[in-house]
Amino acid sequence: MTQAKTGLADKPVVISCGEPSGIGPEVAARAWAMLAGEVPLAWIGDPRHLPQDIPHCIIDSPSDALAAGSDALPVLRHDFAAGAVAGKPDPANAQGVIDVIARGVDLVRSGAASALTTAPIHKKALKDGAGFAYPGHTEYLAALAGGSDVVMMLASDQLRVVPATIHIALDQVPNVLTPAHLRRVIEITAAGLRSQFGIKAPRIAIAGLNPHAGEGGTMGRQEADWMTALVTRMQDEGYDLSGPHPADTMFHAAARVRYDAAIAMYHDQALIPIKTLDFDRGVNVTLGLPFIRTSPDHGTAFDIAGQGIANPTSMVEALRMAYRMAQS
Ligand SMILES: NC(=O)c1ccc[n+]([C@@H]2O[C@H](COP(=O)([O-])OP(=O)(O)OC[C@H]3O[C@@H](n4cnc5c(N)ncnc54)[C@H](O)[C@@H]3O)[C@@H](O)[C@H]2O)c1
Ligand SMILES: N[C@H](C(=O)O)[C@H](O)COP(=O)(O)O
Repeated sequence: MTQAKTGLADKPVVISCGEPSGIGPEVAARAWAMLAGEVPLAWIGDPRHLPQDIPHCIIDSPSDALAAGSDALPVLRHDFAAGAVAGKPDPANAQGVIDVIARGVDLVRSGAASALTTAPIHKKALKDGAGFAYPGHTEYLAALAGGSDVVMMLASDQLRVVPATIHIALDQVPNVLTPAHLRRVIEITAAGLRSQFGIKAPRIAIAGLNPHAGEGGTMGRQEADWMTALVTRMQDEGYDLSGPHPADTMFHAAARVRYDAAIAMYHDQALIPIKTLDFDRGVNVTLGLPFIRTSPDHGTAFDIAGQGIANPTSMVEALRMAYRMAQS
């Protein structure tokens, strides 16, 4: 980590508001209420977008969050063009959502905040409203960090999983998935497990791309042509790797105890198992950035926004993980 290191543990985690018409503001507010005294935090956004029953106080800098006490949510005010209608993103607010993420990154990189936890964005709303050029936070944060190679990990007590390719169409996966790309994902994952999760000798399981990991080349060639050789080569270099495994049988309970993280080859191969096992407690963490970023594993949930029924647990876990990482 290259961010300013002094006293990170004393600094609050900043939360970017995400899409104001989704559940982001309400889960952040409920998480604050649940974490009072445990995780210092400040929310960046427009106070008009918060639930009306949440007391808040405007602060000028993250350091003021600590003095704000636990009676009101500390807010770093960021005025948006419009209020929010639950479930209906307003194109006029899209640029504000993007700017808040960038402001959060600036605060963390300057050392004013310890970590960034992002509330969910609606990617299409940002593209339509402000021409957002990135398919998600992960890619935007990598660009803000100067083009870092990054990896998306979703983590819970039951499973840590990494999609080797992220927000791309399925028919592009075989083009992007090269030996050099997969090697880099493995390297970043191993480094992140050591530095951010404190696992000294991480065990990583690699999924195949094709059914039955290619069944000896009869159901796809990537495993036989280069994936097995890459795994062997990196084992010889000292990485504790296994695979390529058939993806359909590597996520059951007895298989999961054999590794600290699984690397899957595409988005849904990775995210279906963890969101099925642990949707409420899953945390999205970006590895490879020069600062700490976590996020809940859910999206904007327009279908339930504004009803007060969104479960804040994943946001709570994301804030806890961010703060724990900053302390260590
Ligand atoms: N970190 C992020 O910014 C992030 C993460 C995932 C999805 N997204 C985006 O969110 C948008 C909607 O995605 P989606 O519909 O696929 O997924 P979603 O997670 O928003 O919703 C899927 C289902 O789960 C429910 N759900 C989600 N979170 C919940 C919670 N906290 N409590 C109770 N129920 C909850 C929703 O009501 C919905 O039925 C898309 O634009 C997607 O790209 C953003
Ligand atoms: N792929 C993530 C998921 O489905 O949970 C989600 O889109 C978040 O991605 P970013 O953190 O890059 O926005």
